[in-house]
This record gives sequence, C-alpha cells and structure tokens, in this order.
Amino acid sequence: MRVGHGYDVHRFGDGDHVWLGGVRIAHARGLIAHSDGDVLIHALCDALLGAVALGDIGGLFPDTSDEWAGLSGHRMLQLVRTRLESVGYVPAQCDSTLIAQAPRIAPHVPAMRARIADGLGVEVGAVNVKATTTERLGPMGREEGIAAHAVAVVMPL
Ligand SMILES: Nc1ccn([C@@H]2O[C@H](COP(=O)(O)O)[C@@H](O)[C@H]2O)c(=O)n1
Ligand SMILES: C[C@@]1(CO)OP(=O)(O)OP(=O)(O)OC[C@H]1O
Repeated sequence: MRVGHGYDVHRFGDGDHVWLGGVRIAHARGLIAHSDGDVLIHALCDALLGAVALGDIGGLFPDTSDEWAGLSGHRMLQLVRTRLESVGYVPAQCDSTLIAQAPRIAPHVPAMRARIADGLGVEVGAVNVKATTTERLGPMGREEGIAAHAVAVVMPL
C-alpha cells in the first residue's frame, strides 16, 4: 500500500458553470484553466501520482501542449489509472475536500463520487468527497476561486 496527497487551486473567471468531480454545475462564474478546470480531480490525480512517486499532473499533462487543452476530469482519471498500472499499482481508495464558498457542493456529492469511481475503475464506496466554506475568510471565502485537497491509497496490481 502507498499513500499520496494532492492540492490544487483554480481562479474564477467568466463563465456559467464549473466542472467539479466530473460533474457540470451551473454557476455564475467559471474556473480559469487550460483543461476543464476540475480542481477536485486535479488534486486527486496529483495524490494518485504522488503515491507512486510519478510527479504531478503538470508533468504528465503540460499546459503548454494543445493535446491537453480542454482535458476533462473524467478522462484525466482514466489516463492516470493507466499510468499507475504501468508501474504496477491500482487506485484503492481516496478522500477529498473542496474549499469553496460557492457553489453549494452537497447536492452534487453522490454524482461526483459515482463519476470519480467510474473514471478510476473502483467501487463508489472507495471514493469520498467533502466540502467546506472558509466562513468567508481568505481568497476562497471571497469567492476568488476554489481549492481542493485529496489523499489517495494505491495497492500493488
Ligand atoms: N461549497 C460548499 C461548502 C460547504 N458545503 C457543505 O456545507 C456544510 C457546512 O460547511 P462548513 O463551511 O461549515 O464547513 C458541510 O456539510 C459541507 O458539506 C457545501 O455543500 N458546499
Ligand atoms: C491540467 C492542465 C493541463 O490541461 O492544465 P490546467 O487545467 O491549467 O490545470 P493545472 O492544475 O494548472 O495543472 C495541470 C495542467 O497541465
């Protein structure tokens, strides 16, 4: 068994939705990114790569490459699973926390867990998603962006 941690932040910009945990959520602003801006899945993929000492998503999917423009969180999960398998590991379990004053996350958690589990090829029971505001403190509290933390456990194939 090995364990990894991931953290990511994306800033709000123009838009009418955000992608979080592979789920499209209507919102008055969007998240600025080279990909679909799914900050939760980015943190989770960094945790998975960290668990096997394979660096981070910036190394695997450089934002200087057109190949990864608009990359969806779900596809990123599939690609990271394949990368893990290539070094003899599979995802076993993950936990995550979104730090967002808005939008409201709780109603979307079941769909996020199902989508993440599908992308990783694990049972829904192996995936947890949580959210917290910062009680309006700091940049997330001022709704300047959304941050996410994740931890992941991987097991040998
Ligand atoms: N964007 C968010 C933030 C939080 N929640 C849920 O609200 C509850 C209370 O959050 P605190 O800020 O007091 O930690 C908690 O159960 C969160 O799941 C949310 O749905 N969306
Ligand atoms: C995902 C990638 C690639 O599309 O772009 P962004 O969406 O900007 O995300 P970030 O968390 O800054 O890092 C990884 C990037 O290379």
